Amino acid sequence: MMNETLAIQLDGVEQSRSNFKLGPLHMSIPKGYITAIVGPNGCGKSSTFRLMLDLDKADKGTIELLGCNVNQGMDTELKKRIGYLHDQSSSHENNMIGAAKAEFHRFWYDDWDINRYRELLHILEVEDHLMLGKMSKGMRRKFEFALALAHGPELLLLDEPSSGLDPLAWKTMIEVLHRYMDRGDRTILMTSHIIEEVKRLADYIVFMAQGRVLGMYEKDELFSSWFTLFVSGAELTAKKAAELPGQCGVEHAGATTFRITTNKAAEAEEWCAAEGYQIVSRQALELDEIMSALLQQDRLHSRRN
Ligand SMILES: Nc1ncnc2c1ncn2[C@@H]1O[C@H](COP(=O)(O)OP(=O)(O)OP(=O)(O)O)[C@@H](O)[C@H]1O
Repeated sequence: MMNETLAIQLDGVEQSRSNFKLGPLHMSIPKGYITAIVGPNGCGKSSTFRLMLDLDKADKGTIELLGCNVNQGMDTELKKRIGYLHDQSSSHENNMIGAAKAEFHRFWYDDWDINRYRELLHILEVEDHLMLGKMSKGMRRKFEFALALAHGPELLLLDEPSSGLDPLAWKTMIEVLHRYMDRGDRTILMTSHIIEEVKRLADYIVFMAQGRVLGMYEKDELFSSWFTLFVSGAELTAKKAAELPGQCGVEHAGATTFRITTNKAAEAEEWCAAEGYQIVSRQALELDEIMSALLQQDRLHSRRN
């Protein structure tokens, strides 16, 4: 039975392709928050979305969305509660006029809100009288974004939503998503390669690599835990520096100073104080730096096992 505070639960999900193995994936996405999946190209983010939406089948494991098991297919009532923005537009719709696609959505989704749809097109500056194939990449993205939101879904799955958007459109999209979450009972799961986007939107961050989840973290906690410290002390050696709590890398930075990366900043600071070492400077890690440190740890761990 799915926990009521979760919007999505993946348990031991696996999918094998000739060139790629996804999983086993375990993922618990909380209701009422924005969670971003980040990871290198080809690590399985879009494949995971496709499994969640029953567009592909998993070989193993269970997938639950909004309390419903989707292993045996997704029923239409559940589909109506979800909005999905694909990573790529499908070319077979190129000859369809935008408004015609919107009309199709209007019949399909009971909660389709024409005023909301028109408002979204207006603020995103998109015209829907063009054929989809004649829209620019960014325009089509904005149109599809408006379509995914116009029925006010409980769960929104956005696969690289800002791909192709200009900076102004990007800002508008961020504002739209913040407002969409205002009600407090909606959930977004998104993928993104844009650090600023993840920082502005996400409450939780899931790191993926090579078809696996490396970890899921609360954003503020993540950024307050990962730091590079320049630690100095008369007796400090590389061996001693490696004992710093949460140590993920030590480099000699001249004389008796070491540049140490930690994922337990508070404990590391306490340790330095207790050992009588001085923290000369501290730098918070950026998301991409955290990602590469996690990847490095994962590689070391895989090599050892
Ligand atoms: N239809 C398919 N048939 C076979 N293999 C596929 C298919 N689609 C994707 N793959 C493979 O599955 C792996 C994961 O791809 P996926 O698109 O899920 O990655 P991603 O994390 O979304 O990447 P990106 O950041 O580039 O969008 C890749 O190795 C890819 O080559």
